[in-house]
This record gives sequence, C-alpha cells and structure tokens, in this order.
Amino acid sequence: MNSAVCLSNVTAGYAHNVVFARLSLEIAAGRFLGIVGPTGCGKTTLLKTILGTHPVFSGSVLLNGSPVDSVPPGTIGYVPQLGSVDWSFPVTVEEVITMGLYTNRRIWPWAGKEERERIHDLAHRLGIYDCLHHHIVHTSGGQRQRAFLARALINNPKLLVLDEPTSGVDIKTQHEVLHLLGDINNEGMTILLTTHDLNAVASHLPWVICFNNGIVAQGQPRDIFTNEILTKTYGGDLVIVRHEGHYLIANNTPLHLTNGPS
Ligand SMILES: Nc1ncnc2c1ncn2[C@@H]1O[C@H](COP(=O)(O)OP(=O)(O)OP(=O)(O)O)[C@@H](O)[C@H]1O
Repeated sequence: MNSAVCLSNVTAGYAHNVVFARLSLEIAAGRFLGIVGPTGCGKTTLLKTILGTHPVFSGSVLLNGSPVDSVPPGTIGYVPQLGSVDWSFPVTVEEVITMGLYTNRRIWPWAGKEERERIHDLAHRLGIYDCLHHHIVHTSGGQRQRAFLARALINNPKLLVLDEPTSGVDIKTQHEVLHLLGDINNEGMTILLTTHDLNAVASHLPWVICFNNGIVAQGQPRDIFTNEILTKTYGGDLVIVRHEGHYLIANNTPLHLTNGPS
C-alpha cells in the first residue's frame, strides 16, 4: 500500500495524561476518511500528531514515507476547529487565504500576480469570490469554513486535514462542504477529517475510523456503523435506523416533551 500516513506504536498525550498508547495506523494515499468518537477521546490529539504539531512520547510518524518533521512546508493543509479562531483579528477573506502561502517561509507576506490568480480561482471554486474583500468577522459560518479551506488548499497539499469541518454550519452547508471535499479527493488528495456528525459520515465518506483513546474499528460506514461498534465507541446511547439505503444515527435517550412552563 502507498501510505500517506503511517503511525507505528505511537504513544501521545499531555503531561500527566496519555491520550493513546502504542497506536499503529496506516492511511492509504488517496483515502477520504473520517474519524469519529466521543468528546475528549483524542481525535484532535491524533490529528495534531499526524500534523507533527504535537510531540509524541514514543513511536514514529511518517508522511509519504518521510518523518513528519522533515516534510516540506505546504505538503499538508490544515483547517482547525473554527471555534478556536479569534474572529476579531482584522483580516479580510482574501488575507486569510493569503496566509496559507506563508508556510513557504517566504520573506514577503504579499501574494504575487500568479498567486493572486490562484487565490481568485480557488475563491471562485469554493464560492467565496464575492466576499474576498469582506472582513472575516462579517462573513457567515459557511463562508469562514470555505475561507479556511481555501487557505489550507492554496499550496495544493498532498494531505488535507480538517478538524470538525461540519460543526457550526447548517445541514445544507455541511453537505456542500463534504461534496466539495469529495470532489477534491477525486482529484487525488488524501483527506482526513474529524466530525461528530455520524449521519454526514454515513452519507459522504467512504472510510471511517471509530476512535476512543485508540482505534475501535475502521472500514466502510455500512460495515462499521453497527450497534456493537458504536456501543464500544460511544457507550450505549445511540440507535441506528436504516431506511432505503440511508442511515440515521440517533440518540437513544427518550425525549420528554412538555407543554412549557405553566
Ligand atoms: N493542551 C492540553 N493539555 C492537557 N490536556 C489536554 C490538552 N488538550 C487536550 N487535552 C486532553 O486530552 C484528551 C483528548 O483531547 P482531544 O482534544 O484530543 O479530544 P477530542 O476527541 O478532539 O475532543 P472533542 O471532540 O471535544 O474536540 C482530553 O482528555 C483533553 O482534556
């Protein structure tokens, strides 16, 4: 297998907290893969380990066969959880995208003519051309998501990593973003994302990893989203409804409706 990512016996975490131990994981080049699991189970830590931004306690992390700390800048595109971004920072959508070019360790922080053309082409493709000059704080959740996606794509990376790209946007935008990522993946880019939205994974992603401080299972959603595996991953609170080839994964907690305050 031609691996985009290869983790061997990796133990990682924080000062007094091992998040996962002796984890081995190989991701084939060209995969479009989602990582799901409960809050705090280590998904972001795993992404940061793959990106090489979080030091590991032990083990090795290879990207395209090379140690992660030696891959050239621009090889990996990263879209962080947008909840962690400071929106008061005074930048336009175009400037957010331009920031993606800084990873090339260039001296000038301005885009040249060809780079501006690339930014404009990408903005067209992602549907944010009309708001290129808008301050990022004045854009919608979906436009921000696309601005950060454009910033991650500007260097045409081999691997694109996204932390919860489906959170904080409406269902229509979620589907549009996932469709777009599917199209980008069809052009050959390996894409890895985390999400809490199992229904989005079931309907858009060809491969999924169920994670909980380690890999519970991985495979195609139709094989992986079983009561047994979801119970191992999340505990017993989910039910799966299958209808005409579609999945609905829902909370099993009874909903008690009242007539409101009396
Ligand atoms: N900077 C940090 N210092 C110490 N502990 C941390 C730090 N960041 C995360 N943790 C802890 O590591 C564990 C894994 O966190 P992580 O953010 O990887 O989980 P997650 O699955 O991405 O969660 P979520 O779905 O809520 O984003 C949690 O117990 C968390 O409290």
